[in-house]
Amino acid sequence: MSLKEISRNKAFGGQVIKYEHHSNELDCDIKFNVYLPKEADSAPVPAIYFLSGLTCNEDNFIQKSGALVEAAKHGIALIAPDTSPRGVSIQGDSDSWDFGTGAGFYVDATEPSWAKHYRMYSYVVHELPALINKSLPIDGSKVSIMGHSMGGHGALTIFLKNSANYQSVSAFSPIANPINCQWGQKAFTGYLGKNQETWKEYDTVELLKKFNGKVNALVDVGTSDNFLENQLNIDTLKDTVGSLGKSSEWTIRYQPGYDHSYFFISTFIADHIIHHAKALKQ
Ligand SMILES: N[C@@H](CCC(=O)N[C@@H](CS)C(=O)NCC(=O)O)C(=O)O
Repeated sequence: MSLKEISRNKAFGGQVIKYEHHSNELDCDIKFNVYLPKEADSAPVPAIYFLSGLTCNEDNFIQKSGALVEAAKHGIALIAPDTSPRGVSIQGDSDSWDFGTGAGFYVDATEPSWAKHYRMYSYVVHELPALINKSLPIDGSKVSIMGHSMGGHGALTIFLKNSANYQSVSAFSPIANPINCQWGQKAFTGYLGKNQETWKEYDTVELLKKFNGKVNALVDVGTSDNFLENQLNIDTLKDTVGSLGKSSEWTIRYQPGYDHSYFFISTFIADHIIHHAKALKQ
């Protein structure tokens, strides 16, 4: 497993580098972007993984979120993976924008047509960090995770299932209770099958109910987000956090008038990077 450099651009004193590599988990070639701040020239730096939403690839966050300047201020690396396997040609993978290509949902599929390639959970949790930690100047003991929409779901569930691996978590407009919304039900039926018990392993609200550790989470969502009412279930997350007596561990903010776009993300990205920087610098 080795990294092939595709492009490199200087930004805010550091470097944005796009790499391609063969993934054993996804059984295909896949790309990711990394932002290395200038501090990485002399010593390993902490890192934040950002998981993107439906229809995105490794570029959306790096190009549109405004995160680079904030990461540069704090000397933190950013890692932006793709959102699904690419070029694997499974029947039905390009029929809709919310399933298949660009919509891996950060699960390990068990349904026969998808199980060979759609393993974004294991890719993000195991394979990619192992590759990055041995190849790049990243301090693998100082890592946090964040994401948007489908990627917010990915960040929260991955944190709750592997809290020893991450110092902190945050999300923009996460799909917080996918088993109870149309996006999640469609994806989980397709990737995991009809047994809804297996879906709960990838549902933030369900995982939270049995989570014993401490969370340090920041969640932002816009009140004018088209998906707030039917897909995101942020109220359910907030109610669950409250009923579990965990409100002190979660900052959940409804931002008036903001929508689901990267304009919203770029408005609040500085707060999220500061949230992670505090945890990573401890
Ligand atoms: N294609 C969908 C919207 C998909 C969408 O909003 N994707 C979000 C993530 S869930 C995104 O980040 N899109 C890419 C971008 O804005 O750069 C629609 O037309 O309703």
